[in-house]
Amino acid sequence: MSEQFVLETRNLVKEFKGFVAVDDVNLKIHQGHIHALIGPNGAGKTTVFNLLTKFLSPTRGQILYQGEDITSLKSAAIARKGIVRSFQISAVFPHMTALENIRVALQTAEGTSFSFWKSGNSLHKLNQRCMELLDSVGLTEFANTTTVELAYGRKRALELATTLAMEPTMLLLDEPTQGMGSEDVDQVVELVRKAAEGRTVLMVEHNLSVVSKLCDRITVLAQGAVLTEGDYQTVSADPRVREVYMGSADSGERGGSSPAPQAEAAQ
Ligand SMILES: Nc1ncnc2c1ncn2[C@@H]1O[C@H](COP(=O)(O)OP(=O)(O)OP(=O)(O)O)[C@@H](O)[C@H]1O
Repeated sequence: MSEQFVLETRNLVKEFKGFVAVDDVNLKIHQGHIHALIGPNGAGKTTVFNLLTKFLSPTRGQILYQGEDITSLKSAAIARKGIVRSFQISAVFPHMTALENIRVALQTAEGTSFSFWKSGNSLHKLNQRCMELLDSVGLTEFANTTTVELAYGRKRALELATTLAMEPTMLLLDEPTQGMGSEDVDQVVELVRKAAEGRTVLMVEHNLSVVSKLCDRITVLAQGAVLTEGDYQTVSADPRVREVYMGSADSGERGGSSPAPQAEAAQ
């Protein structure tokens, strides 16, 4: 039954001029899970994300959110439903302070009219919420720092806070640790863990050590189709998964991103 899944795709297909980028994908995401979508380059992960957020329309198939068919909704309506994507596209203004960026995000999330700003009480509430959001990503002391001066990892944290301003019930994270050094990666793992409290997360992530630490369930895509699904132990022990990674340019390239032996999973 679909009710037990917060997000479900049924026979989802995306073709680009006859090329099948997403091939009959049935995803079932449990409420409250951190679910990873992994697979070698070109497997179709980004296309699936684009279909879920309606940056692209599916050629065939259905997308259900909390049991409701949302296949025909536009991206703004999807966001209003609480499905919000972060990280891939930088959503912060470099010459604003961290606090100002959060304020803009909150204002956008509220669809705030001008009159909202005129009320002193509303302004106070807005600032309070800004500080809560900054605090939730460990940026309280950087509230008045111009974004361009923030270290890379902190910029990503700020991006996440602007996403959380949308009050997502389902957070889609596109490669949250991309381009990061190991200290930043550890911070992002903690950040995602915290952001996932009380919500569902679907993430594309190449760093399988991150996946092993964070994710309840993993779907492996290869050539647009679901190869296998399960917890990290199961998926990393699957010889077919190793095979698709070994046959791709991905193997071992991105900070230990090839499917690790089970020993690594235990760490
Ligand atoms: N707009 C498009 N037009 C034509 N082909 C596309 C388009 N977008 C994606 N593709 C193709 O669809 C396939 C899946 O691409 P996608 O970007 O979804 O893979 P991915 O798993 O996210 O890869 P990566 O890990 O490299 O980001 C690729 O072969 C890609 O070239």
